[in-house]
Order: sequence, then C-alpha cells, then structure tokens
Amino acid sequence: MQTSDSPGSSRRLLLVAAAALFDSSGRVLITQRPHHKQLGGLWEFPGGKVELGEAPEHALVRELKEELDLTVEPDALDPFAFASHAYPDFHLLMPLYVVTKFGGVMRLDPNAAQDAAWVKPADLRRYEMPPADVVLVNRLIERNAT
Ligand SMILES: Nc1nc2c([nH]c(=O)n2[C@H]2C[C@H](O)[C@@H](COP(=O)(O)OP(=O)(O)OP(=O)(O)O)O2)c(=O)[nH]1
Repeated sequence: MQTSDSPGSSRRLLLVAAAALFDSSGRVLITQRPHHKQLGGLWEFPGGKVELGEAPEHALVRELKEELDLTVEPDALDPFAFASHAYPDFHLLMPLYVVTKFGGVMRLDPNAAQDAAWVKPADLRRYEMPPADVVLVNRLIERNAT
C-alpha cells in the first residue's frame, strides 16, 4: 500500500469528505460503488468530493442528502480520523466524520451507490474497500473495542 508521494510528485490533491454513520445498534453504514466507476464494486464510506470554496462539512451534508437522502446537521459531524493515500492519478485526502444523529429514510442514488450495508465495525474487513480506507477501518475497530 502506498500512502505517500515521492518528493516533487505532481499528483493532484483530491479532497473527499466521508461519514461513518452509526445506527442505534452500533453498526456503521457502507455503500457499494457502482461497477462502472473507478474502484467499482468496492465498499466505501458514503461521502464525496469537496467542491472549490466549499467546507468539507457542508460537502458531506450535501453528499449524504444527494446520495442517500439522509439529513444531517453540520454540527452532528464529529471529526474522527483521516486517510491520506496516493492513488496512481491523484492523492486522496479524506477526513472521516462519525455521525450518530441523522434523519430521513435512506434511498440510494444508483449513480452513487448500488447497494448499502449496516455492518458491525468488527466485521468491516469482510467487505472489500479501497486501499485508502484500511487505516479508517482499523481506527473504527479500535474505537469500538475501547
Ligand atoms: N466517498 C468515498 N470515496 C472514497 C472512499 N475511499 C476512497 O478511496 N474513495 C475515493 C473514490 C473516489 O476516487 C473518491 C470519491 O469521489 P466521489 O465518490 O465523489 O466520486 P466518484 O468517483 O464516485 O465520481 P463522481 O461521479 O462523483 O465524479 O474517493 C470512501 O470510503 N468513501
């Protein structure tokens, strides 16, 4: 796994905000990327790209509404951990926020996710996720164990 670029690398930096949404049973939501996309078929934490001039928290609130039809207040986002990972064509910087308060009935946007699963943190490693997510999964498992 490559987590850092070589000095002077010209990979563009991509900022993505993601959520670890927890239900009242302590399960976390992961969604499956559509097959036709980059990293297609892999499971991920819901979220998406932060647009120019946008705060990460607002981007995440927007993405959760667009992709899942869930409503989250920006102050319900608890900064938890981040991933910093060099993909071949970009460097991903991805803050992960823990969310325990949200409203609405989940409805997937098929362009963003083809499936969703509520998973106990200890079971997350059963799902194939992008390489950037490994550190985040490890942190969530630790969080749950303490
Ligand atoms: N949302 C999310 N993205 C992740 C995770 N792990 C990971 O490597 N990524 C990558 C996949 C994408 O390259 C990028 C997220 O961008 P995105 O979901 O907004 O974009 P996309 O590739 O679906 O394409 P687009 O249609 O939105 O342009 O971050 C993760 O856990 N959650």
